[in-house]
Amino acid sequence: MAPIVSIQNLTKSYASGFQALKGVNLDIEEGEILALLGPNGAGKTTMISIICGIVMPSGGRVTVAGHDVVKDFRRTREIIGLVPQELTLDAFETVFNTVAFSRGLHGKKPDPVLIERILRELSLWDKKDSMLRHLSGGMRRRVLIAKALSYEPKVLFLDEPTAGVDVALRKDMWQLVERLRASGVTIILTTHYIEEAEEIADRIGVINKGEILLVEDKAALMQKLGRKTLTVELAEPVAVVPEALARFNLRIGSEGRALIYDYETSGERTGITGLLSAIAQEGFRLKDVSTQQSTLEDIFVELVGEAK
Ligand SMILES: Nc1ncnc2c1ncn2[C@@H]1O[C@H](COP(=O)(O)OP(=O)(O)OP(=O)(O)O)[C@@H](O)[C@H]1O
Repeated sequence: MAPIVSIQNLTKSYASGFQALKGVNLDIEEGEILALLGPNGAGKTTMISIICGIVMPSGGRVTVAGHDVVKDFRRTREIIGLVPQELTLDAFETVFNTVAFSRGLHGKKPDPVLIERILRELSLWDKKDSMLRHLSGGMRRRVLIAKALSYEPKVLFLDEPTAGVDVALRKDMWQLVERLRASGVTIILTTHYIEEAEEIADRIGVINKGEILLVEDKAALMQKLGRKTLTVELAEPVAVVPEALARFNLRIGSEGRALIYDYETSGERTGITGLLSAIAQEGFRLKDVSTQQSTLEDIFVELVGEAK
């Protein structure tokens, strides 16, 4: 199946001369949830803004459902929904009108039943007649989401949807994402919360300094880059790793009271059995043994660190 979003060799240099995107290639499949992780300034918002037709690319091409986002921007805008980071809302309009108007702006026929459903889902129904300027920051964020959903986009971009929101909104948001996914909507979200990506995404892309470092199936990524460490706590401290254990590349931790062994979870053989028997042969007395699995956060920090 052709990807719903296809990004080919996308570059962006701002007027200042700053190159925010340096040749990004990425295909997004219909119905998937893709989380884009990257440090501040990596180029996430720039990329999303180009796909959504808000920022002009300097080079390369993006298609959405086969339509070019520059040449056919009217078509692609009908397909795409965007929940932006910043709040740009008309302070003197009511919640209901703002959301209903957003649907009209995208060329869709009025559908008050749908608008009611969206507002109820986002706990905004009792605020439907309130003016936006009377809403709290969290409520306004809910309105931004309702606006994007009002015209039933096939592809939804969420730019840091849960940055600075409370627990209730975060919960509602993920429920909504699940519901949208079930109805076949493709969702691309950027986040700084790695555990969030770990929880809900099908694939994870890592972007840094305008380049995609990798895009992987989440499970495969964890499997491929996931490492484990085995910590062997010793009854008496050691100063150096004995020669007989050199092949395990051990580190010494806890001021000599622990031997630390790193191993790949994807490897066929972990080497643990050999290590433990070699340690026993050296006559060490053990206090405890424990293992730690690297998290997506460790993987991310390592990747971004390597690219510096
Ligand atoms: N209009 C602009 N003119 C010049 N530089 C810009 C402009 N917009 C963004 N940049 C720069 O481009 C880089 C990428 O910004 P972008 O907002 O895409 O990053 P981001 O990954 O979304 O970051 P964050 O996580 O902080 O939102 C940054 O260094 C930013 O300063």
